[in-house]
Amino acid sequence: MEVLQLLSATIRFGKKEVLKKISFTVETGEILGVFGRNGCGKSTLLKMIFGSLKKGSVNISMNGKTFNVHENISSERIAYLPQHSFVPRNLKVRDLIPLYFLEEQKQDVIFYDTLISKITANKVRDLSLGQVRYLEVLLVGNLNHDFLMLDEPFSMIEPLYKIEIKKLLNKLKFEKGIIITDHYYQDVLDISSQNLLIENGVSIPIKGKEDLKRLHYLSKNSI
Ligand SMILES: Nc1ncnc2c1ncn2[C@@H]1O[C@H](COP(=O)(O)OP(=O)(O)OP(=O)(O)O)[C@@H](O)[C@H]1O
Repeated sequence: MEVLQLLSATIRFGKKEVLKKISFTVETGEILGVFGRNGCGKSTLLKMIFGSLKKGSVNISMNGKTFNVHENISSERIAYLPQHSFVPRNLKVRDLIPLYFLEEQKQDVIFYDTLISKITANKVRDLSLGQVRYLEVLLVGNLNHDFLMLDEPFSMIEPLYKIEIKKLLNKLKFEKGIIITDHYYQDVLDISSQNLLIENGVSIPIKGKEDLKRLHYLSKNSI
């Protein structure tokens, strides 16, 4: 079992202190849901942990040992699905897969996936948003990393593909610890094993929908 612990994260942009007191622990086999209103710093936090945002300060340990986020991309411990689509739109799906995986066995996992095998001859630009996002989660999720962070995997995705992405994440969590943020809160709550909400730069552990209402992320009247 691998354990990723975020001990602290702080960042400010100009006068605005976006993240002040943030912490969590996530293990392989777990899915952590991260909630919070627009602009509270969810994407910023994921980019800091991934190591692509060099500002601010982030303190992480992996299996109890200090982990340098600036070496994460080279050490390949934590994978990251950015908020916006990243696969080149002019390529055919079958030409894209070998760019991510050199080993044939790994390529086959993607090629023979039930939803992907039908669309390998298509160019990415001709796929639906749901197909593209599913493909991206499948690609990033099958890299060798022990942890996977996903920024808005459900946004704008048709319901059928949201179900498929949730099934995929439930499968991937047997080998990985997953951190997921999305305003489609019910989809996150459907699969998460623990959750937190970021408010005024502070992370607050929460249980579910009632806490999201209590902390004013959801309206009191939402069903
Ligand atoms: N590079 C930057 N320069 C200045 N301000 C930034 C930068 N990146 C983020 N911010 C600010 O930091 C705050 C947090 O942004 P972030 O994108 O992390 O929020 P978020 O919680 O992911 O929002 P959303 O739910 O809308 O995706 C926002 O006020 C944003 O404008």
